[in-house]
Amino acid sequence: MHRLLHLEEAAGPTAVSTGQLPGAAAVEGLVRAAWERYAPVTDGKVADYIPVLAAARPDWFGLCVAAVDGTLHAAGEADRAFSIQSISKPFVFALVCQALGGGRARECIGVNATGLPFNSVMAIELNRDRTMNPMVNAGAIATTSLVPGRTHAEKWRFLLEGLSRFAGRDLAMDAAVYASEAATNQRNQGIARLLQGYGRMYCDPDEATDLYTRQCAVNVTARDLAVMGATLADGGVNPVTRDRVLDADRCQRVLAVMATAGLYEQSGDWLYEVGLPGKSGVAGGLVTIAPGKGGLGTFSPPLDEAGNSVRGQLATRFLSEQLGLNLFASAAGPG
Ligand SMILES: NC(=O)CC[C@H](N)C(=O)O
Repeated sequence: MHRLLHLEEAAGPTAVSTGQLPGAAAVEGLVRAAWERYAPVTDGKVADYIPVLAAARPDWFGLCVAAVDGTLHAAGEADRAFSIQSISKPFVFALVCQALGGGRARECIGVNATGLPFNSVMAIELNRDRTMNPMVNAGAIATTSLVPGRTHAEKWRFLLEGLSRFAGRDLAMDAAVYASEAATNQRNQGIARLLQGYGRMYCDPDEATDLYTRQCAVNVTARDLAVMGATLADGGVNPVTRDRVLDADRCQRVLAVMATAGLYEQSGDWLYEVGLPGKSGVAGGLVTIAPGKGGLGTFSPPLDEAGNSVRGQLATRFLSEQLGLNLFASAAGPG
């Protein structure tokens, strides 16, 4: 299988992970360099299984790095709105862990990798946990079924307010994306029913699928993703608003499930090359967390076969190397 991250040579010497990001001018220059380096890439294919997503332009490309001190560095179309899609998964898992406790969330969902595509039914059949991991559809729909609230409206408010606190601004759902996916998400409806049959669905399966489809249709920008990622990097405190969205001990669990399955069946390749927890979405977004340092948000719609943004992965790998973010690089020692 074509492995995206092997497409080109590594960008250069890997900087060694240190306590913080380099100075603002250096980060600014590297974010611009990443944009210039990967803007000409034309590999990948825009998602079309959700019909409205097919209208995205392949040349859209935006990047943003948010440091834990709240400094932001952006390049290209960092303010273009797109639907968050699967990048909602870690943040909704975080909100559910905050409401129920990480232990209970783990019991109800599971935290192991499936090694299979994000919407795999085989993964449910083959594994005793069924739901497996909150980063794939089965685990994500089960996670959404745990959202507290007496009514659908209360649950939706919990989701939208929680995602907005991570971003530090009021987010809104894209009604056209929601309608397009709601009309074509029979597979996710099936997954929710299958989980119900296995006792791994914690509210009505149609309600859970509808709420999940709504959370995936929330609009964000690359800049929002960087701030949301920086909130996880900062132990649960949004570095721009200083709002504590999540307790630090829950934050570390969210990063663990992202590292395990954030890029689906290519999570191993990703961790091997980039060395950071990340999460992709089919609209072309990608969020990556450098714990204690900051968040990276990228947007570029063309995807590889696993549904991960091609330019997003390349630009993030470049920045991980150049900024010395790889969590495992410190094992090599300085110099
Ligand atoms: N990988 C993704 O971003 C998938 C999200 C999409 N809403 C789905 O469930 O199919």
